[in-house]
Amino acid sequence: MNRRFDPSGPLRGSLRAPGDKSMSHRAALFGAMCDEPVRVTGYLEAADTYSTLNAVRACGALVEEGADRGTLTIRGAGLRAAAEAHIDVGNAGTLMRLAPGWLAGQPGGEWSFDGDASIRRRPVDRVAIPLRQMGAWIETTDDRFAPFTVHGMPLRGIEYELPVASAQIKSCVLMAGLLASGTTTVIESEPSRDHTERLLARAGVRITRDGDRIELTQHDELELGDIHVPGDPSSAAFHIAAAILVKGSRIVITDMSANWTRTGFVRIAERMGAVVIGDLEKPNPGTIARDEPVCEVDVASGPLKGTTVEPHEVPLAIDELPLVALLGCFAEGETVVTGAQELRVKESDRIATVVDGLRGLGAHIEATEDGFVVTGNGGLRGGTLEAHGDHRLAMLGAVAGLASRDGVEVVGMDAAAVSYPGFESDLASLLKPT
Ligand SMILES: O=C(O)C1=C[C@@H](OP(=O)(O)O)[C@@H](O)[C@H](O)C1
Ligand SMILES: C=C(OP(=O)(O)O)C(=O)O
Repeated sequence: MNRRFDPSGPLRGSLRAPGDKSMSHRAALFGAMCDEPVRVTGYLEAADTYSTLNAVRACGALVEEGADRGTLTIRGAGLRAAAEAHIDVGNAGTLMRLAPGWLAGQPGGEWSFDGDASIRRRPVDRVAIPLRQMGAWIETTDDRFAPFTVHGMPLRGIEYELPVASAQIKSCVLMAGLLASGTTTVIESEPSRDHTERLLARAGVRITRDGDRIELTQHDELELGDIHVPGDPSSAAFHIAAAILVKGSRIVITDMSANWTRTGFVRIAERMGAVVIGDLEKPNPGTIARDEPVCEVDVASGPLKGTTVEPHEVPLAIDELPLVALLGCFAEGETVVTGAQELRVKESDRIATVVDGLRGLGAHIEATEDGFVVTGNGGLRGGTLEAHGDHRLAMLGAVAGLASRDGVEVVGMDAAAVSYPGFESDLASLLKPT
């Protein structure tokens, strides 16, 4: 499906972005690991998180969708009692990397995993390696890809230093640690999103953080009660970027996650000169919070200057880096992103697709091995941008179109439904004269 996004007038008004995708995946998985019912509000209704609901149903959980949007009751399968199943993860890397952590420690069970063409290109050895060290039996395709099979085995705790700053690997090892004998320790050299740690702490697990070491011990039963999923800062970031770039804009995003590990994009944009006002969480090293903070952010358009994004900032803004490249096109001077080689193994190779996509619209942008360098040249001309089946690319093209001189035709706009099916109508609501 192709869609055209013409240069627009100012964005005005307020909206709540859809439920956070990372937290929704976790609400479904951890809900399914509980014995008592878990009521979820704000759940993301999108392709990726429907895949997770189907996965937990296949593993024996009962999921009842309430009358209000995003409201669910999950009646779990229990921590050790998942039914054997084939799990179709669709396009969802998070589901593919987290679910094996729950299942690998359930002896006697067998779970097969597969997904779409994009998922078959994304590595799973990153979770299979630590799980095997814990005693798991996992058969992968070509040693590192889906389709793959998890055979449940008794596990033992390990100390694992993450080779890449990835919340998915961290979460998988911690989830496996719940069923493993002894202590499981994950060492992360750079902080990444911490929703798993927060949920585990809330569920009564003895989990601690000491500097970059996160430790937990085997656990019998998770108890979660109610979970509210706030709006997704990664989805909100598209509207925030549009409001920063289109002159005269002023928007408010309500009920957005203020979690420090998720708001790196706002901090980068502010450093570039953007005005984004909100009560964002401050870093809190050494402790694991139980709750997920929520905020309202108020965004106005304004001039930008280039910046350098350092490797330690990358995990805190990983899915928003395509938008940093877009802001860079409108900024004075150079915008450089370093230490972001992980972008190459997302839904598309996001270094290649962002660089080719924006260059086709008139950007001065060069790919590097681990990021890109953009030289601002007064904005973008416009043209055609191919989404390559990647939801973030499709939405990037839309925002680029509004801020461009001649408009942008996005090829494959339907990809947005992976994380944000209502994206076009939400954007349109901000473009109505108020
Ligand atoms: O844990 C998560 O929910 C996610 C972690 C990130 O991936 P990595 O852990 O591979 O960096 C991110 O890109 C993805 O959209 C969601
Ligand atoms: C990389 C992403 O998600 P996942 O890894 O879950 O497919 C994303 O949403 O940008």
